[in-house]
Amino acid sequence: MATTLVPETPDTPKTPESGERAPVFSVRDLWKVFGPKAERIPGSAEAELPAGELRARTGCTAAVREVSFDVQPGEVFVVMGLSGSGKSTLVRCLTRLIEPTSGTLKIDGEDVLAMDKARLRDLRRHRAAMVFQHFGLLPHRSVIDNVAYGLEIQGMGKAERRAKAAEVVEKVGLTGLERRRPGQLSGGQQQRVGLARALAVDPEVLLFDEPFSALDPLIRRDMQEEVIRLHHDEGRTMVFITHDLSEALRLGDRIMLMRDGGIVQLGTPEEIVGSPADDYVRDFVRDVPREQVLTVRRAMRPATSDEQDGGPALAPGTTVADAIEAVARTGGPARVVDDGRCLGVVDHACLLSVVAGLDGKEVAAA
Ligand SMILES: Nc1ncnc2c1ncn2[C@@H]1O[C@H](COP(=O)(O)OP(=O)(O)OP(=O)(O)O)[C@@H](O)[C@H]1O
Repeated sequence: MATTLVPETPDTPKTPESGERAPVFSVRDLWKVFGPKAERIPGSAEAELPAGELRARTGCTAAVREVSFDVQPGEVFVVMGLSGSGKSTLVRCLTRLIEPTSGTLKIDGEDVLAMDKARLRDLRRHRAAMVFQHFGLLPHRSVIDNVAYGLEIQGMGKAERRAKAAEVVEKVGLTGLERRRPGQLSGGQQQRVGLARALAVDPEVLLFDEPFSALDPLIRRDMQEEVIRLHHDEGRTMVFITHDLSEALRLGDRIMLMRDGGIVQLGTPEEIVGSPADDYVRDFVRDVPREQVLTVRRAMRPATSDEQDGGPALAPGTTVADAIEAVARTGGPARVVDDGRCLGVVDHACLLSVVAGLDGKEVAAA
């Protein structure tokens, strides 16, 4: 099959103001409403109704409600929320597998909603590859041919695509299984094939829709490690849907928490756990071991002049759990040092207050 020729997108698009790379995805006021005359819902008074009432009055479901965010190059952007909160709909809107009802949507500054069919096909085949929960593998094809499938669709010749697929098979730890069919693999191995198939087309961004939720916990952990390793090695941008908070905290550079189609909070794991936006988020993160997510940057207090130069030094990104170990070992405060500069110190009291969920002011007042 021949590929469609399309204009090349520059590797490093620039924003005019800053000279920095533009966001990979830039989403503004995006709505997806399912149901009759869906386009009249966004911005209307009915849009404010609770989901049940909206459905009863109009027959419509607002799966995504006025959502705005950017995905930055090289970040792992996690979309988290309970079942039905709109995660899958939102991520499918990014490549128009589901057509948004209103709003704006750009990839590398290019208007996705203005793309014609050929350009959209190019977006899905080359630029944004999706990894699904149900691996979507072709049962009668071998591992290597499943991995090469996306390249075949792109029109790449057999020898070339097999060579490329073999490289990726090795990268995801499937060497030796190339000739097997999907039915002869474990769930974890099948998901590796799904991941390899997405990676083979060398996409700018990988979109994961709950890829590991069907896997048992140990294999799931393995696959999470694999994603972290791939991300470290290649710095590829990833959008990752999950309803599992520990998975979100482990993988995400930033987490967007959704409820009823809207964003409840968007921030780093430390921001979400340390400064929940409302009671809903507070409840969501209640059982998270705070010391494993929060860092000394949050726990530290100003150093006195005697403390500036002595004691162990910790990087600002050190978790409170690791700092507790350092402080327990020496018995005294540890310094938080960035680029040779002492930003503050952590001692028993400030580390404990973070674990207890009290911030510095409350401790000082007590
Ligand atoms: N094709 C559709 N027609 C009507 N309603 C839909 C359709 N697809 C999804 N919905 C509704 O939109 C809302 C969001 O669904 P979505 O699948 O995006 O949620 P989710 O957070 O991904 O859930 P899960 O974790 O269970 O996959 C739900 O209320 C769902 O019933």
